[in-house]
Amino acid sequence: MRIVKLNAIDSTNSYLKTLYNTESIDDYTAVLAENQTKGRGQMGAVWDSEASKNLTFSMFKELHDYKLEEAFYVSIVTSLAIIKTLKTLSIPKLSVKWPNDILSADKKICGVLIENVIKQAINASIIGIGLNVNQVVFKNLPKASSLKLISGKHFDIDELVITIINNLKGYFLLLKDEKYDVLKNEYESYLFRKNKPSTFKNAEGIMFSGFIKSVSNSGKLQVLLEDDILKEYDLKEITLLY
Ligand SMILES: O=C(O)CCCC[C@@H]1SC[C@@H]2NC(=O)N[C@@H]21
Repeated sequence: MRIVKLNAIDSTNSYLKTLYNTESIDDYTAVLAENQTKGRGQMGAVWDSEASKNLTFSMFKELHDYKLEEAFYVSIVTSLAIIKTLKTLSIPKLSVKWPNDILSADKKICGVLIENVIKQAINASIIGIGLNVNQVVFKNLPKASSLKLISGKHFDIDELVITIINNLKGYFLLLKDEKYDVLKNEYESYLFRKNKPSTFKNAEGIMFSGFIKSVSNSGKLQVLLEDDILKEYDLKEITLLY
């Protein structure tokens, strides 16, 4: 297992992408930074993380040996590997807020940014994971938390990264064996607000209500609206408010 450790970098996802463009890298190669100066989140957001307190890393995985029709399974595998890791640490009330925010007791403790790259006709994913570990102050982020805030314990970041990578290896094996149903069922068992009345906002800012039912194979959120209409949404079309 190759883990590149950096003191400071703009973004581990960007660094790993450059590494992949300049040399050949093996599956599960990871880049870990103590401090990210321009951490990137989903939908162009910024990922802020206190230096040396949290886990900010990216891992490389080629996808050529999978009969993979749907890139969303990389997201499923990643969410499940993080949840498995956190369960062994007895972090309570874990859920996945679609597509891949990991929550404990409804607070966000981990974000994931997956970027797909291609070289010599081989698809690969750069899987970026930001896990709040030992940070205890989250200014202006009332919905954020950390392993320390939840459990009162301090965690070793180097141990965590190894456990997450090992769990990712296990779940990627299931994906290689085409256990799509097993993976999707496990993912949906953690889906935040599944079957609960929820309020959403669409791209035009209009609020509406419905029940989260499941995710499609392509990763769209399936919501049961009034009049029993089941509609699918992608990330740009919908925000879950509560
Ligand atoms: O919830 C999100 O919006 C996704 C956050 C992803 C943050 C991680 S930290 C490591 C990797 N490098 C980045 O620049 N982003 C991801």
